[in-house]
Amino acid sequence: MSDLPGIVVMGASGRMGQMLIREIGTIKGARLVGALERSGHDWIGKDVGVCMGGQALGVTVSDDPLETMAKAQAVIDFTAPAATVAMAEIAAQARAVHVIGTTGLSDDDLAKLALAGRHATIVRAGNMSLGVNLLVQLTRKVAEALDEDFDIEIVEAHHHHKVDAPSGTALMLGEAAAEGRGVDLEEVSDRGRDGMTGARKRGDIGFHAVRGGDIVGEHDVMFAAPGERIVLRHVATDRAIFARGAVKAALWGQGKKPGEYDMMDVLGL
Ligand SMILES: NC(=O)C1=CN([C@@H]2O[C@H](COP(=O)(O)OP(=O)(O)OC[C@H]3O[C@@H](n4cnc5c(N)ncnc54)[C@H](OP(=O)(O)O)[C@@H]3O)[C@@H](O)[C@H]2O)C=CC1
Ligand SMILES: O=C(O)C1=N[C@H](C(=O)O)C[C@H](O)C1
Repeated sequence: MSDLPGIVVMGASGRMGQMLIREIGTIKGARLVGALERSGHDWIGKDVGVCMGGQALGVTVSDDPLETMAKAQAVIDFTAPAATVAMAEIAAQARAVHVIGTTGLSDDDLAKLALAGRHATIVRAGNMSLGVNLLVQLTRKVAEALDEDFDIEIVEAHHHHKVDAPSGTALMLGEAAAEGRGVDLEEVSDRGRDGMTGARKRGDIGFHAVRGGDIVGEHDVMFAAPGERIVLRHVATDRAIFARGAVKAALWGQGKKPGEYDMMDVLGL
């Protein structure tokens, strides 16, 4: 029996689920001990490595989170809001670190996660990459330095399967810009203009979502003033950056007090 923290991957057949399983196999200090999918999924009862078209990994895909979590120290969850909220309670019971990459969470979902965070160690971020978390810090700094002569617009682009907009990353960037300016994002957010919108309101933060093809994830934060423009940009070309960040978070969370943490905590930014 190994002492390495055992990690369960939820949503094992998904784009991120498969990437996580591959990455865990390459990271020293982590081992895959479980793979979850929803009941009725084709992969249930089969070896996850074989389902992914490779060698057997000795991990059978299960639809029983309680049983699977009993042998785990962490669960990495890039699924859907309802599944993530349900897992929060199970992870708390299992005293396992719950790493959440799922986006599109409602205020109600977030309130439920906050409750779970009283008893469980949760690490949640709309983007687990080092580059984006640095971009968030830069955005806060630039917004702090500039006044409202600079209009802030956030433009994100993702693949055509993505179901939520604006992206979790765009919202993180918007929050950082609002914090830098000392305003409440809810009061200044202007999402996806269409039709006779009237002139742009000074101080607003605009959000725009592009969806197409296989774009992994691109984010621009534009500060546009009369006569000049600053654009901060992150381009993801490989989902492995998110998976590596999530595994890092699962390992970092071992032994941490219950509470809600994010990638800034993990990366020490
Ligand atoms: N924070 C970050 O760094 C990143 C976040 N994301 C976010 O991660 C999420 C997933 O993205 P992606 O992998 O592209 O999406 P996919 O649709 O490819 O994968 C989601 C997976 O979760 C599964 N799932 C849904 N409900 C359950 C459940 N109750 N139990 C077990 N599995 C379940 C789905 O199964 P089924 O197909 O049967 O529904 C599917 O396999 C999104 O919210 C996305 O925005 C993505 C990349 C980076
Ligand atoms: O759905 C995706 O693919 C991604 N989702 C995250 C988001 O909503 O920001 C992170 C990344 O951009 C990929």
